[in-house]
Amino acid sequence: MEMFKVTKVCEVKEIMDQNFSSYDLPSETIDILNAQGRILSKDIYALENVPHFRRSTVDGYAVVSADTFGASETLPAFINLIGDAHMGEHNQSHLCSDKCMYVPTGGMLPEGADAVVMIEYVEKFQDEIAIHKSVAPKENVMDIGDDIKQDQLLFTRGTKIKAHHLGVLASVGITDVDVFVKPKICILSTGDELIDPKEDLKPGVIRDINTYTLSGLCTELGCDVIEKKVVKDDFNNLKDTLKSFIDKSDLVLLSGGSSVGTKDMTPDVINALGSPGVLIHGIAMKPGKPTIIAKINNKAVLGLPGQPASCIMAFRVLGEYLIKNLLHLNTHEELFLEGVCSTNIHASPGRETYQMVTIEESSDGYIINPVHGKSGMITLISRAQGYIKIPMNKEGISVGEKVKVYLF
Ligand SMILES: Nc1nc2c(c(=O)[nH]1)N[C@H]1C(S)=C(S)[C@@H](COP(=O)(O)OP(=O)(O)OC[C@H]3O[C@@H](n4cnc5c(N)ncnc54)[C@H](O)[C@@H]3O)O[C@H]1N2
Ligand code: MOO
Repeated sequence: MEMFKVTKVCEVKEIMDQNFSSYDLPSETIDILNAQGRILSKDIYALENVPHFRRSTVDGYAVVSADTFGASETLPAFINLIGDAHMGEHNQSHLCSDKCMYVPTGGMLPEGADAVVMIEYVEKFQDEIAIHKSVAPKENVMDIGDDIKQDQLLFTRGTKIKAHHLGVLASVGITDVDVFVKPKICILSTGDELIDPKEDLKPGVIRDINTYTLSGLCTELGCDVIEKKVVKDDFNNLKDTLKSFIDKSDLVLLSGGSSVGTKDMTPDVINALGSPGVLIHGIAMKPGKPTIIAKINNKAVLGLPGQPASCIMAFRVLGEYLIKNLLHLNTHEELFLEGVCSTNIHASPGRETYQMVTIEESSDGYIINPVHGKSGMITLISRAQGYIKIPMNKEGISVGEKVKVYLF
């Protein structure tokens, strides 16, 4: 029987880069209110300054700062009050030395003022105020363009839009953005034993898990799952479904039939559909060793292991990377936290090991506990809060060792 020649995870990523990073996803223009989680397809520049007039950052009195120098509790500076600034109104007043104006937080400073004294340090009389604390030039003032400068590059192509990005765009009056169209994904799971979760159970069959978890993972990444299907282990049936899925989507996820069993025909089905076909079959990772990376008609096909936990982990490590490539995402950031292992953890030599863990908070920091179970158990993942990566040249992790936990 043919055994796998495995490729290192870092080499697999390089091969994916070479084959799929120039994949051409179309772009569309959408309202920013619908843009959260989408990926920018063009750089965005500021069209104006923020703020575009000088604003006070406190409730207080706009002054010429030099007038306040030396002011103290015992020796206040007395300054004439010329009036109030109002929110939302163009302040057309002009201040000169020994004059001040009341300005609320965010209000427009009069010309000539260069600082604001907080109301707490002021005693107000009829037409003048006594200032008990000096202010430095620019104190409590937000200058024109302090937040954002006109023509400044705000976000680059490939940025994933989060809530704070929406705020920046709104602040400069940009209400439409160009984003990549969500990648269309088809999900195919193969196995004679698989039934739909709605069907009745009988001995020998199991409910399909993987098309559900994969749909969820793709949706979380901002993809559009346009179809999912379970098919029997029949060469022609599998080939026809795979072909129609490749034709209508940007990426096909396939699970099952990737190992070396008599009915594991996924690699042959892929190769029957065109060249180059299977690029990689067998990856130095655990779980996920039988994973397949393929290319047909310029489209990516990712063949994931059938075991539910392996399927999720292989997707997280390779599927996510591939989708981020298709989307031209400019970061491959992964959220992690650091903690200390509560026990020894064994690894599989020659394979990068992904160990599921739970995280416990303690007064000394986070304690990391391994979650044990078989790759066929979906709860191996659902009981875990994240995973640690053990490099292929390391035999394991020792109790007390510091580790990075990548969060689910
Ligand atoms: N002789 C060997 N046997 C196996 C090897 C090996 O190297 N030599 N590798 C093992 C590893 S590692 C994995 S992982 C699995 C991968 O198997 P396949 O990708 O070929 O998947 P299947 O055989 O089709 O299924 C495996 C397992 O998963 C269940 N399954 C499949 N699809 C689903 C689904 N949609 N929902 C829930 N469960 C699913 C299936 O019933 C099987 O129990 O191979 C090992 N064997
Ligand atoms: O490598 Mo498998 O994917 O052990 O479960």
